[in-house]
Amino acid sequence: MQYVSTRGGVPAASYSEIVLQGLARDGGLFVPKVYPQVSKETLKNWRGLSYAQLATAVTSLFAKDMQRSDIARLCETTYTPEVYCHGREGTDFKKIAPVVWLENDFGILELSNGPTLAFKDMAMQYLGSLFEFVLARKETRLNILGATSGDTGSAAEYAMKGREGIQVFMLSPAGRMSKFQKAQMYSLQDKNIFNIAVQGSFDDAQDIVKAVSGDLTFKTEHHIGAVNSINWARIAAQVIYYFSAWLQATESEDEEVTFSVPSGNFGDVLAGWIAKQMGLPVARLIVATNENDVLYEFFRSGRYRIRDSAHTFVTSSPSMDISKASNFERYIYDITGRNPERVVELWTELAQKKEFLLNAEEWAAVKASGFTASRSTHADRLACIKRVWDQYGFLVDPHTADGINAAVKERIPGVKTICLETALPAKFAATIKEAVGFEPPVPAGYEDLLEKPQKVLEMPADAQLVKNFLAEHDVGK
Ligand SMILES: Cc1ncc(COP(=O)(O)O)c(C=O)c1O
Ligand SMILES: N[C@@H](CCOP(=O)(O)O)C(=O)O
Repeated sequence: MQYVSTRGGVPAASYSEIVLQGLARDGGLFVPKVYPQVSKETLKNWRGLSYAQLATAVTSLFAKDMQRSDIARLCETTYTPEVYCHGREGTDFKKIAPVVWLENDFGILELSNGPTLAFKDMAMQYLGSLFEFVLARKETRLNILGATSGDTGSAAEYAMKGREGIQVFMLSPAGRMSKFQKAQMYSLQDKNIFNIAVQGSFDDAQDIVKAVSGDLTFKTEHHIGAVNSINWARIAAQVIYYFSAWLQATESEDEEVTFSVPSGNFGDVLAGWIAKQMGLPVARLIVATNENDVLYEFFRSGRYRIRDSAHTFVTSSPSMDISKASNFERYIYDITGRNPERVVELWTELAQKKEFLLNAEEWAAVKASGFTASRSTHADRLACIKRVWDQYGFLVDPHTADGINAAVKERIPGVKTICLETALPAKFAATIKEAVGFEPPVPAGYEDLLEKPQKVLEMPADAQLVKNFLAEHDVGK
């Protein structure tokens, strides 16, 4: 299996090569040259596999240059009930990512039982082991430069802390995350972890990551790698739980399932799209946004109109406060018939005019792709958290609430619908209290998190300043 860039400007590369590169050197994103296919027969054979076995089977389709036994070892040590045991009392942690049915045909896919209480742990714990494995084989090191709106940062830091040959430089938007999210990251005192709060939004931080990665001399000299979903390994690891959820939801290989996905950087729902491209029977993918509704607007109109940080609102589902969705480029690559010249044309237009409009043929392809979208406001979010608590005794976080809200509006009657849970309520105590009148339970081990000393450096959103800091702290030079 070879990988190509959405912008067509780099030679095809293998899984192990692109894992360390993150962003392609032409500024595009790596995608498989051809999506691997999973037949109905294979789906049938996958019934009854443990999560780790399923992860091995799916990852083996993407990582053709790795031995299956190595993949199996990484998956068996990553996807254990000991790692994914931080969720609600009574959860079946052995399933790793269980579907909890609130109604016969409506379920929540629990993805937030990992060490940082968000779905990012599902891929990031695996990535930690994978990086160490690949780095050891190549006898090299990695300076990870990442951007977070609240959850990728802590997931990456927990997965990479203390690992040989890896340093993490994580950019977070100053003042735009919950208290719990800040404390999770900034309380880490490990020598290989550097937290930088940039004065701007997540998009500003992500732009810096792309600008630094775009300086190819600097990238090579300092071995810059990525943990954001621009790194294909993240997406591939997220594809696994769509298969797992579908296997839990169905008894026949012909049954389709709808997924509703709280969305920001478009990585999570893109993984669902990839699963569908591979042959998973998916009826509909619902993109749930908050008040930062760039993706909602696109799926309603065909116009992709990004916004600057002054027009990116601080909301009560803060991890989705994103107005430039990186992974959207991978979806548009498919929509254009996998045409890199057209992707370059559209992204050049986007850089100049801050928007593009698809042509009629492309818009028809979007309409046929099975996506719909819905947006939620603060009031919708609060009402949804309260209703789900009152009706089912199940407490959801504000992002998952946006997903449920969207599912209610956009689901197909009679088709089983699963909403992806993207974080635990404990991370967003103030909003939960506003919705239901009490604070969410804090999982064991996190009771004193907010009291721990914090270490973070604040700086203007300036790529050169970040480069200077990274160069100064690159121990491997
Ligand atoms: C809690 C939570 N929900 C939803 C999202 C949106 O996911 P994606 O960026 O993959 O669209 C994020 C961030 O990515 C998140 O942290
Ligand atoms: N919501 C994310 C934003 C980054 O997303 P990623 O999937 O590209 O890493 C966060 O919590 O940081």
